[in-house]
Amino acid sequence: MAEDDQGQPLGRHQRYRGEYPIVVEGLQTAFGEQVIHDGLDLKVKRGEILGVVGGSGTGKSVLMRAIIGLQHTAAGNIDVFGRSMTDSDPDADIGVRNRWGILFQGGALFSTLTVGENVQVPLKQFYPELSESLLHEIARYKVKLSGLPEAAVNKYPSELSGGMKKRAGLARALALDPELLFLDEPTAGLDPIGAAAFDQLTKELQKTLGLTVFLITHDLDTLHEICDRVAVLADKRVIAVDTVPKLMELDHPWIQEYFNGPRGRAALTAQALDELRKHMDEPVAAQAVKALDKPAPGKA
Ligand SMILES: Nc1ncnc2c1ncn2[C@@H]1O[C@H](COP(=O)(O)OP(=O)(O)OP(=O)(O)O)[C@@H](O)[C@H]1O
Repeated sequence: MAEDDQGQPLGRHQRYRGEYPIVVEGLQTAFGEQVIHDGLDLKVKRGEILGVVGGSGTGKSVLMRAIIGLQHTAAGNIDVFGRSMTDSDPDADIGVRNRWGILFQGGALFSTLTVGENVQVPLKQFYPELSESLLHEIARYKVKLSGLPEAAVNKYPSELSGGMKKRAGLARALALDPELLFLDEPTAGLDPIGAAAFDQLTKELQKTLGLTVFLITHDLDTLHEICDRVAVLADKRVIAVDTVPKLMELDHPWIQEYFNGPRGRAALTAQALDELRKHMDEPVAAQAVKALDKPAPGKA
C-alpha cells in the first residue's frame, strides 16, 4: 500500500498528504556499459508541475520509467507516495499504480479499440466490479474532460488528428482519477496553437484536480507558461531544479544555451506578450505590446 508521510498506509480513496509524492535518491541506471544516471537526486513537490529538460539522450524517459517501476535500477532508491519502487514487486504495488496516470510519447493508444474503450482499459484492470454502463459513463466524462468532443468516444485512434490523439491519451491517463500525472513530450508534433491549448488544459487540470505533474518536454513555451519548477538533466544527474527565471541566472553552458539562446528568448518574449495582453486597457501595456510585436528588422 502507498503510505503517507507518517508511514501510515493510505486507504483506497484517501489522497497523499505528504510534501513530496516522488523522491529519488542516488539513482543509478545503465544499459550494459552505458551508464545513464549516476547519483541522481530529485524531489517532486505535491501539487506542482515539474518540467524535466535535458539534451537528447540524457535519460529523461528512462528516469520516468524508473519512477513508475518499468526500468531496472542499478543503485539508489525511488519512493512514490512514500513507497519504495526499487524493491517492490509489481503485484504488491497496486496501492501505488492506481494513483497515477501516464501519457506516453506518441499516445500509445490501442489501435483496435475506440477512444472510449481505451479509457476503459485501466478502469477494467483496477475496478473489475464496475458495470458496463458505468464504465461507459466514466469514459465519456474523461473524454470530455480532456477537451474532446463527445463523439470522439466511438472513434478509433486512426480517425483522430495528432492533437486529438494526445487528448485521447490524456483521457486514458485520467481514467483512475490520478493524483500524479506523467506526461512524456505531450506537445511534440503539435502545431503552436494546438500545443498552447494542450498546455492550458494541463494547467487547468492541475489546478482543478489538484494533480502533481511530472512533465518531460523540449518545448520552451511549455516551460515558461505552465511549469512551476524545472529540473535540468545533464552529466547523468539533475544539475539544477528551480523556476525558469532562477535557472536562467545559472552559468552552466547547456542551461545558458537552452534558455538564453534565440529560441529561449523568443519563448520569453511570447510569454511577456501574453502577460501584457491581459492589461491592454492600460496604455503602457498597449504600447509595449505594439513595440514587442514589431517584426525584427529584415523580417516580413
Ligand atoms: N531499452 C533500452 N536499451 C538500451 N538503451 C536504451 C534503452 N532505452 C534507452 N536507452 C538509452 O538510454 C539513453 C537515454 O534514453 P532516453 O530515452 O531516456 O533519453 P531522453 O533524454 O528521453 O531523450 P530524448 O529527448 O531524445 O527523448 C539513450 O542513450 C538511449 O539510447
